[in-house]
Amino acid sequence: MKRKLGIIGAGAVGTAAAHWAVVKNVAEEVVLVDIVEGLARGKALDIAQSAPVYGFSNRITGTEDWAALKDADVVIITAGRPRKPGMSRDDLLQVNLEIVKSCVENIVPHAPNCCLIVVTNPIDAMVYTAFKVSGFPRERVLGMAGVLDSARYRYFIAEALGVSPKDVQALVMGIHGDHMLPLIRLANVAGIPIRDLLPEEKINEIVERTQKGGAEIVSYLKTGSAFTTPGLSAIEMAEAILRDEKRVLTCSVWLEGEFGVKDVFVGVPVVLGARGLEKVLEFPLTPEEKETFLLSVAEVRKQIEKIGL
Ligand SMILES: NC(=O)c1ccc[n+]([C@@H]2O[C@H](COP(=O)([O-])OP(=O)(O)OC[C@H]3O[C@@H](n4cnc5c(N)ncnc54)[C@H](O)[C@@H]3O)[C@@H](O)[C@H]2O)c1
Ligand SMILES: O=C(O)C[C@H](O)C(=O)O
Repeated sequence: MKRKLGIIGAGAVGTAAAHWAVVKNVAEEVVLVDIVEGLARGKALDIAQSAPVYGFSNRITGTEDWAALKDADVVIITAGRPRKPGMSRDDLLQVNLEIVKSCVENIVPHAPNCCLIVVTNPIDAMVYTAFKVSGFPRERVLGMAGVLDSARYRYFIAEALGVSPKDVQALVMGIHGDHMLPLIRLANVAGIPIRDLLPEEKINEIVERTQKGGAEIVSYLKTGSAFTTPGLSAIEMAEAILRDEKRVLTCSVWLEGEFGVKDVFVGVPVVLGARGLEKVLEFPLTPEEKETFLLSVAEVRKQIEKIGL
């Protein structure tokens, strides 16, 4: 099967995603698109020239021509402004709304059957925009944030315990914002609950650091936000779809009653396969978890109201 991946935005996240895509061999063809003349071509050429050194044979090209996305199986949208210190992700809503709208309008005629993975912030509102503008079914419109937030949570737990991050399993649900829900009850190290391994105080510190994980990096970078793990996280989702892996990953999806919530995009664990969203993995939340999850949902609803689509 020919597997074609489109990546929109040849900035920090889009370039990282393109790099991970060829290194992980998730697609036979990767097309990077940006509106800035020459930018995607230059970035793609640079990545392509690493092929003989690293040893891959996938095709990667960059262009300003949307037609190059013809029949792409998956398209990742990273186009849009990143935040700077002192800004919230919400501050990007108006400017990125127009960008995401125009990207989706340009993608759909060329790749009408693709799965869209939206990365642009504020993510839960931007994936809603892509859903409305594309008219695609909910199975083919997904937002990336949970993979990144869960990776941060797992990394901080591993760091606190001095164990390999590979052995830490944990998930973060909800909005990609301050009210995200890093689940403490289900976080474990090789099956051992973290509550049996770490004091409550340390766990609370890790939870808070995870919730503010994006801002911590913005405060160091000054002119932009995280890109390496965000790029990889988007590729993890694309790979699950392109290879029909049935991975269980937390993604922002349109809920239709799952977790007692409907008509909103928010992060929940789902099964990702060839059809995109194949199933929402619903499980009972404790009353406290539910309370935070509903706060998340309320925050996303506020963002969606501002969009007016
Ligand atoms: N969901 C997440 O977890 C997550 C993580 C990291 C970054 N982000 C978001 O991803 C977005 C991109 O971040 P970045 O650091 O790559 O920014 P960046 O400024 O480095 O790159 C953005 C790119 O988008 C391009 N672009 C703008 N309008 C476009 C259009 N209409 N069509 C095609 N390309 C267009 C720009 O030319 C630029 O190259 C930001 O909104 C950021 O907040 C989200
Ligand atoms: O924090 C940001 O603005 C970028 C991204 O959402 C992140 O969490 O790294």
